[in-house]
Order: sequence, then structure tokens, then C-alpha cells
Amino acid sequence: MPAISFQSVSKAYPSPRGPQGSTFQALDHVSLDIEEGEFFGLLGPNGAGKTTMISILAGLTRASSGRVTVLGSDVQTDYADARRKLGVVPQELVFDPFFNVREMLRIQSGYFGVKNNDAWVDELLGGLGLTDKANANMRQLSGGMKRRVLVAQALVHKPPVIVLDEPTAGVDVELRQTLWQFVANLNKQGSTVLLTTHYLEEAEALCGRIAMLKTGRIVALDKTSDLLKAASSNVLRFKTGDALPIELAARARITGRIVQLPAHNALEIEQYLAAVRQAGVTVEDVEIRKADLEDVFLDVMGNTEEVGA
Ligand SMILES: Nc1ncnc2c1ncn2[C@@H]1O[C@H](COP(=O)(O)OP(=O)(O)OP(=O)(O)O)[C@@H](O)[C@H]1O
Repeated sequence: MPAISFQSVSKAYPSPRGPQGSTFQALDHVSLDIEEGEFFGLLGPNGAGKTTMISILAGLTRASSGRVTVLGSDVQTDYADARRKLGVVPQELVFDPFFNVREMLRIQSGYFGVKNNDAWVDELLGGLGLTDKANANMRQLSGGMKRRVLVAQALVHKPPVIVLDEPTAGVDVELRQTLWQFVANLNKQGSTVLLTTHYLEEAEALCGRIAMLKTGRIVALDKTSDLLKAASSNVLRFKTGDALPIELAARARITGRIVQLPAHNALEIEQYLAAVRQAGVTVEDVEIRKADLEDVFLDVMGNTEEVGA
């Protein structure tokens, strides 16, 4: 039984612009199964539909059509069961400012009907570097500390499926490392993890499988290692202040003076350099690096073909 299953899920929001009654299609027949024990990455540019998928999963938004289950429980017809199996770390920091950290976690335990939870709460506080903040009022915490509390709050009822919606947006390196160590450890112990992030380096390092979403459709879905293998194996990178010949410019990713060209083999790299020399383009800081997930992502997003509708 999959940990998370999206079966031909569509979502249309009422369109804020356009004539009355018109809708905007945020998800278009998305099908996706995430197996138990996976560390799964959901990637996509702003507005692709990632948060909409998570909101449907968490029962915060209803799908217009299709079905979503968590370990077999339907998120609509079996809401309480599905919700209990999920720990969701939301993107936004929303808190009741009147409680301290420990009180917040006790209240959340009560919400899920978990009694005598202090030992697990202490473990969560320790693992997330919050022990000395246990009695601090939520108002006194920095943004990064609040985010750690959000993670603890999501895990207080020991859910088998953990969903993290951009948990590292705007947080410092130390928290990212603490968080990933903690979540990776839970995953090792059997928890399923679904992660959305804009940090592709993190997704590459952590996720066994990745789905890429674009305008509400899945455009890539594979093992991370296979996505990387399918990409051009190398990237030629150099700096220049000159204009590139048209055929190179069309294939290059250009950021200011930095030019990056995907290359499948050594011959292609030689051809690029020969073309540059012939055109009289002056290059500096030439290097060849392995293609990474960002190269794959940009490649997939530039190509509108869809897989597994
Ligand atoms: N409540 C809503 N009403 C109308 N449109 C919405 C609503 N929520 C989201 N949308 C639209 O649906 C699309 C998908 O949004 P969603 O927040 O799911 O994207 P996302 O992939 O999570 O983006 P980001 O990376 O920016 O968080 C966007 O075009 C967004 O404007």
C-alpha cells in the first residue's frame, strides 16, 4: 500500500480575474504514488501547484476531482485517520503567541489524543536543538527557532508520513543541517518523507525519487540518480564579456558573464571551445563540471512534454 497516493487529482480555483464563474486549473490530473519509507522530493517553479497538492493531502483544500489517500485512508471520506497518519510542516509560520514551546507541544499532543507524551516531546526538543527554549514564549523566538517548533509540532503524534513544505526557506545553514539530520534519521527508522523545496542541492542530496511539477502537471518522475544519468553528463562553464555565436547562445545558460553549456562528451566540449575561438570570443575561468539537479530541472522546465498524466 503506498504511503501517499494521488489518483488523477485535479484542482480548479475560482479565477480572481476573468468573467464570473471562470476557473484557474492549478492541478491537472496528477497521479503519483509514494511508497512507504521513501524520501521523496516534489519540485517545481513558483505557482506549479506543490502547495496545492500538500493542502489537498492535509485536508485543507478539496480536490475538484480524483482521490488522495494516506496509507490507505482517503483524505476526504476518512479525514481523521488520514490526518493522524500525517505530520505536516507548513510553509507559513503561524502560532498562538500566548503559549511557551512545551505548552504548544502538549496542546498539539492533546489535539491528536496522545497522552503521557513528555518523553517524546523531550526527544523532539533535543533533536531539534530546542531544549533550552522549552519554557520560552513563542513571541520571544527568532524565525528559525519558530520553524523548529513547527517541525516538532508536526511530529508530536509520531506520524508515519511526514510532509515538509519548503521547510528551509530563508533559514540559516545550521538549522538546515540540524533539520536534515533529524528528518533523515526518522526516514532511516521507517518514516516516509515528502519534501518540497527550491534548494535543488538539498533535494539531490536527500531524495531517492523526485517528481517535477509544472503548471499543475507532472513533467518528470524518476529516481534522483536516473534523472541525473539522463541529463547531459557534463557542463562547460566559462566567463566572457563578448557575445556568443548564435548556435552556442541558443544552447547556453547565461547568467551575467557566466556561460554554461551542457555537453554529452569530450568531443562536444572541444567543439564548443573551437567555435568560441573561431568567433574571437575571449573566455576566462574555464571549467568542466558534472551536471547536477539544477541542470536537469532547468532542462525539464524548458521542455513542456508531460509524463504520466
Ligand atoms: N486559494 C487560491 N485561489 C486561487 N488561486 C490559487 C489559490 N491558491 C493557489 N492558487 C494558484 O494556484 C497555482 C498553484 O499555486 P501553489 O501555491 O500550489 O504553487 P506552488 O508550486 O506551491 O508555488 P510556490 O513555489 O510559489 O510556493 C498558482 O497559480 C496560484 O496562484
